[in-house]
Amino acid sequence: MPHRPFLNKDQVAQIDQLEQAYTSQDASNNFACSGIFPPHAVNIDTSVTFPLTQETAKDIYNTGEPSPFGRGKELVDDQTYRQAHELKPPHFALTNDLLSSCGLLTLLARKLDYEIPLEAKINKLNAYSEGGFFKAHKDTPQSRDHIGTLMICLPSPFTGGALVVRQNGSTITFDWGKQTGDGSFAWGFLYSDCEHEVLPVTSRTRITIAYDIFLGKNAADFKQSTFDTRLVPIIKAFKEILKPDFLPEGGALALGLKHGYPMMENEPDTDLSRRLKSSDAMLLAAIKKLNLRWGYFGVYDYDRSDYYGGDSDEDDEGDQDDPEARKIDTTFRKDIWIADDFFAFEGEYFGDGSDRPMLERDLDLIWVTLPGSYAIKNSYITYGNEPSSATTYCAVAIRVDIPRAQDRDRISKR
Ligand SMILES: O=C(O)CCC(=O)C(=O)O
Ligand SMILES: [Fe+2]
Repeated sequence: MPHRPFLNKDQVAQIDQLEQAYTSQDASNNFACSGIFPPHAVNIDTSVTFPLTQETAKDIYNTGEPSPFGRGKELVDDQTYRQAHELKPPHFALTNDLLSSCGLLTLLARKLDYEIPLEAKINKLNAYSEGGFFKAHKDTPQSRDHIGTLMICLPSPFTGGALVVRQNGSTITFDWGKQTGDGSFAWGFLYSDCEHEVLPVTSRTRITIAYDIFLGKNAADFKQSTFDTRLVPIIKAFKEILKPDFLPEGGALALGLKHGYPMMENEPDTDLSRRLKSSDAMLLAAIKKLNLRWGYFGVYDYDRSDYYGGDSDEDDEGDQDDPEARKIDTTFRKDIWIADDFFAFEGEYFGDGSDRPMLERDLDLIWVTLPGSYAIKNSYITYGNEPSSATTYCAVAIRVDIPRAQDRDRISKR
């Protein structure tokens, strides 16, 4: 019962190199970015003057209500998790469109490498007084096209309250208290599958406006028109594994995407590629350039304990932790998981039943080899709450078909 063809050490190293080639695209910490607009760059005409005085900021705080946050399907008010007030439309409105007045959406699309316009929907105004905070969380995806959250920090003097964003072991901190005291507007964007938190405000009042950022509707027009030189190392790494001695009989390789993606329950998604973020988009662009056949599937774990060899409380038929498989599979490492029944849907559906666990993330690399067998490296698959509302983030893998050795000429000549 081999779960997959045994890869030798060199082949594992080649795969690691490929992984390295595309994940290094994220080394620039593309998951979050920020900037500042000096007061004159934001062309709004309001009855309030910026920077806000402490009195005005406090007034805004007092007008708001304690903010609940999404936990599972529910909104809960838990002061140990979040101490802040919020105002949601229609309880507040901006007389002018802050975003278009400074061209931020255009700038953001360019910075994130989207060749399609982005759209913003105002979500709420957050106000934190001294001692206010918001512990680590992820924002609930509002739809499949929801890619991130944009925060604008209104100019007002405050200290503390840094927004800390984490993704795949990297951290980015936005400390706007230091930047907005002179009347400047600070902004920060994060992919909404990133964990983030607001550290306690140490003095005065911090006010942010949160927007949900979506891919624009004409996203289908997206074309990878120019050759991006960042693809070179990824294509090179692919060509190494396309040499004849790697899976000579052909097979499939599945690469876990680095970012999480909202998946609608029980609703086909035919076009994941336009939604890919950062290094994930690079990976697919390289696969397309090489003219390899590809597909994708979402992954979640039915019974995590199996994979750690622990006791299973249900569905105990899995042989994922088969000691025999470990023994004979020389490439087995602690961080490679092997599974036969690991995936939930292939290209189309998320979920197939009512009581499924939620996959938070995050698989780094998967080999899909023989039909029905999977090995997963560096997977962190957690049970969370039931997917909140209609959507959840899902770990997704791109499946790349590796042709038989004799059929690879058409690829390597490219
Ligand atoms: O106020 C901030 O900077 C972050 C707020 C936030 O994370 C949220 O509203 O989900
Ligand atoms: Fe958030």
